[in-house]
Amino acid sequence: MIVADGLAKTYRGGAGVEDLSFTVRPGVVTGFLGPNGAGKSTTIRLMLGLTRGRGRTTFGGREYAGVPGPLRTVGVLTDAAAVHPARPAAAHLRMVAAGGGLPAKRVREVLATVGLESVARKPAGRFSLGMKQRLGLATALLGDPEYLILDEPATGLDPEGVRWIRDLLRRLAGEGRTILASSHLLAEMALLADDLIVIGAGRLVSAGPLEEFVRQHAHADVVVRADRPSALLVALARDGLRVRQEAAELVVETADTERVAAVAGRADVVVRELFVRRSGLEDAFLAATAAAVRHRAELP
Ligand SMILES: Nc1ncnc2c1ncn2[C@@H]1O[C@H](COP(=O)(O)OP(=O)(O)OP(=O)(O)O)[C@@H](O)[C@H]1O
Repeated sequence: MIVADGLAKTYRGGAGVEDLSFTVRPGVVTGFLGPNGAGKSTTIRLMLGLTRGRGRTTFGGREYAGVPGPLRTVGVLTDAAAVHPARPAAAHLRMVAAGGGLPAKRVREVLATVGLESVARKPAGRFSLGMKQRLGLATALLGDPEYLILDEPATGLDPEGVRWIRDLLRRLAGEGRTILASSHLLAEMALLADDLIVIGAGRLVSAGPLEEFVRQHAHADVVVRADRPSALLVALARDGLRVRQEAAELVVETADTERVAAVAGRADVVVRELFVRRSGLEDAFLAATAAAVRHRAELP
């Protein structure tokens, strides 16, 4: 279990993160989601003690700075491109392994885990973005750590790469590890995460299972096509429903199809089509972070 408690940092100019507390449970992939500039990287740096600020983060009860053999406990991916461009992947991993007191055989194992064996001798500078991400992940996995903190692990990956990383993270979580992976892309998080921690403008917006987040923030409308839309619009509004016309369709702010059908029946309107339209994660995310974004926009 990772426990972050009261994380806070204010940069000159006012941006930063404010009183963030959350937990990350083992056995699932937890997505750390927020729009660009929300404070994800700042939070991750605070969690690892890489930047000064307030608050405390523990990994199984210990702060990162006090963990014995950090590589064996917490695997970190913060900047996948931060590898010397002339150094081959295997040499980079051997260097990190030696520095962390890890056996050289781990290099072969993690190269296999991320599928980079065939290019292990190629200089990292000639790697594609996707290959660099894989190398970053291999580095994070070297110490076979129980905890993984991954900042934007799917950035720059094509859909196949995102699927690959999803399968890898699922497998690692299935082994009982605790995984926090950040992203500013909703579609990506919808694929990767079981739990979701959402931040907006440096504040916690929500934390919990992804499905619960969608249920709470996404909403459902009844969409209806009828022979006399104007008459139906009036009848629905009289019944107390909020309704708007979009081209030939009426969009009614309710999930209650029976109520809409009953109103249409009483108004003698012939319904041609009637269905529930649910807004997905994208809308949920925008709705949930909108308040925080507004708050930021009001700052001097
Ligand atoms: N060193 C710094 N000095 C001043 N402001 C900073 C510094 N680092 C980050 N910020 C500001 O703090 C806020 C949070 O930045 P951070 O990089 O943590 O966000 P993020 O959620 O990781 O964004 P992204 O998705 O774009 O990577 C932003 O407004 C950013 O401009």
